[in-house]
Amino acid sequence: MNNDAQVTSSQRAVIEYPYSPCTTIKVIAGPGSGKTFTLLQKIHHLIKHEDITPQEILILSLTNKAVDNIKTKLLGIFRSLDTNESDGGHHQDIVDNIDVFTIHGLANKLVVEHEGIINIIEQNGWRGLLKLVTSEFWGTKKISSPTAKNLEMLLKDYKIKKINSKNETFHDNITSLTEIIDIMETCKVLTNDDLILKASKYLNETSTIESEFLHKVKNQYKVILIDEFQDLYPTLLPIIKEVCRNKQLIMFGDTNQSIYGFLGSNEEFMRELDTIHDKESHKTLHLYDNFRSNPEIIDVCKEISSHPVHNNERADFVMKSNSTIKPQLYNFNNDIEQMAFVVSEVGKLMCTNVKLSDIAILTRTNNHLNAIAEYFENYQIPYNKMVTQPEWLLDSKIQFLFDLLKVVVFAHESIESNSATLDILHRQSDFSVIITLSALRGVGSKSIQNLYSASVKSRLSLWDYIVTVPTTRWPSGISNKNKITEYANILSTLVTDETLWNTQSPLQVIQILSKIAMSLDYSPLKNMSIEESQAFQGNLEKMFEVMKLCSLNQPYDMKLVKWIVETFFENSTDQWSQTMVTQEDKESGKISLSTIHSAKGLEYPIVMLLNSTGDQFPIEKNAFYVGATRARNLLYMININQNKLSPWQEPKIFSNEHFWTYYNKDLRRPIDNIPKILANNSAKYSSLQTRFGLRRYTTSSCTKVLYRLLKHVCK
Ligand SMILES: Nc1ncnc2c1ncn2[C@@H]1O[C@H](COP(=O)(O)OP(=O)(O)OP(=O)(O)O)[C@@H](O)[C@H]1O
Repeated sequence: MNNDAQVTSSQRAVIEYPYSPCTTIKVIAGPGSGKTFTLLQKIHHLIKHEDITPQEILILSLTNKAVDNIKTKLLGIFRSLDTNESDGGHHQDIVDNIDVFTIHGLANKLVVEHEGIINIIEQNGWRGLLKLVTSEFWGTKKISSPTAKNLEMLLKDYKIKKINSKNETFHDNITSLTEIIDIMETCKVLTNDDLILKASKYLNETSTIESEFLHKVKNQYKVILIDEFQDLYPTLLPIIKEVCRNKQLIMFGDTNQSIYGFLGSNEEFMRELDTIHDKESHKTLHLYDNFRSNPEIIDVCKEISSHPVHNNERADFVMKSNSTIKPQLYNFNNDIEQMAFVVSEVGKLMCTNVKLSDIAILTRTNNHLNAIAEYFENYQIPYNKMVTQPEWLLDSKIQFLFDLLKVVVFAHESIESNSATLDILHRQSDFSVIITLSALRGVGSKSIQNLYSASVKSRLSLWDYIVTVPTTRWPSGISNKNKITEYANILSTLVTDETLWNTQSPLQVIQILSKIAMSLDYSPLKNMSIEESQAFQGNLEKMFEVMKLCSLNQPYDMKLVKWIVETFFENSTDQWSQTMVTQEDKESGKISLSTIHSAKGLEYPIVMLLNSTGDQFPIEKNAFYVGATRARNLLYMININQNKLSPWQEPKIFSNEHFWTYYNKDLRRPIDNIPKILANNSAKYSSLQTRFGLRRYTTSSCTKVLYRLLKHVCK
């Protein structure tokens, strides 16, 4: 952030727009106009000049990345604007008291406050539930090899139909689906949509006794700020409406950057949201400037996406000067050639004193991103892959270990509760039992379906049924009974195991769980290749780090294992956000790799927008617009399949003194040595080419050479 930045007149109009309850301010502006910058300044203004306290402000966004970005920059804004306050700790206090959440994070906090531990369903969960649906049911749907995704979509449809049928009776003959919904409800397993609905319900209820956070959301917040409103979709409406009622709602966004259309219409969402406050209390403001991309990048955006990047209705709008270098357009016939070009170009840029961290490679899909990451990995090219959640948490083996722990903790709890009746707590372990059992070799879907139905009939939890009912009384159609009883016996020892219950050592918890998983003959842990086992070891270390964090914030009267089950996911995201921020500071020597979606709101001096060579579709208009406008100074468009543009490359880019002066000035770097750097860069690159035997970049064998070259210049 530019600390001596002067706010422009259009930014000032937003910042100084008066506070008043029950009003809506919509700020519409293009990329790089300073929406995030203005949002941060607005918060400072509210606290310093409008008598709003930090505790009365709530900032909402959609992604963890955007939340981290705001949290990190808030402190910078307070420090740069209140220079006469010598007490840095005071700024920290203010910022610590401002709540910044993702919308799902806010919903989660509200629901957990009322219901205790909940589980947000992930891939393993859907796979486990899939085992409960009979083949007859899939037959009626004409799906012969159902996937977890099929089940997820069917349930989503089913629930929407139910909601839309309002007061009519919903005739439901899909027994399997209602059963699955029952299991999910009993086991407190929620989809993200369920989470939003539940949180809205708590906000909507009128109760004389309100829990602490619910009270804060309903009565304490006075101003709600939402960043990137164009990404909000209809399912989020209930919670946003409830949260914003009677407050001042300030939203920032750019409808041209809307790239979540597949989740539903943003227009519909905005129309509905407009109804929460009277029409007369609405104000729409615009930001006119562009501080980020140079005019050459802006022109190409206009040409391809037909969206104007900035609004030049005002005479005093700010815009960068020409750089003299147009965005570069390249097409390659295969991915190897494409990657070889990328590496060679990065090499040339490095010889021109560009830092690796100046460069971002943005792709359209995760698959393409992973392929590039793998390529960089193989050639040890330093990169930092940006993801929206910790990837190690998606490792099904890690999830399995965590589910084992849940089975044990819930089973222990149900003994402690002394409840003979079939209550929620009693059945809470069902979901984890289904997931862990169904992951074991030889335990088929039919067995799980029959066992589960029998447990429901007997009014016992699935765990209690397996443990207490003799196998001779189990219904027919259960194969591999030995395996299931062995599972129950092995885990039963842990339910009362003093070592596990009294340990304060996260390492010991992991050791016990891993030993149990091995004795259960859980095959994914047994048949790993060297690479897989190295990756798993890395993930296990991350699991250990999070458990260590749990042990540090564990209340003195709570057992460690129980606390881990309750707070593991929350602690994982917190720890991940912190490491992401510190890593980014440290990793100035790495190229950023990201999908266009994950790069929203960020900016880089150089962007390479890359489409896979196998993909014949042009990059969608809005995705192109978002990706291209991440670039401040230099944009490469590689295989973007846009017929509107004919290939064009700037031959003299690496000797263009005007451009490199412009580039370094923009980044506030020294410019005196530029002529010297440019006089030597091509010689430096050529001598490296000769030294490493590099003749041309189009063959795969050359990439190894390029890599060595790159490594050399990175030193
Ligand atoms: N008044 C200003 N003076 C100088 N620099 C500014 C000013 N306002 C914003 N900037 C800078 O412009 C760049 C873009 O700002 P910001 O990220 O807030 O834009 P944005 O509108 O949120 O973009 P996007 O829609 O892409 O997220 C940042 O580097 C920011 O520090």
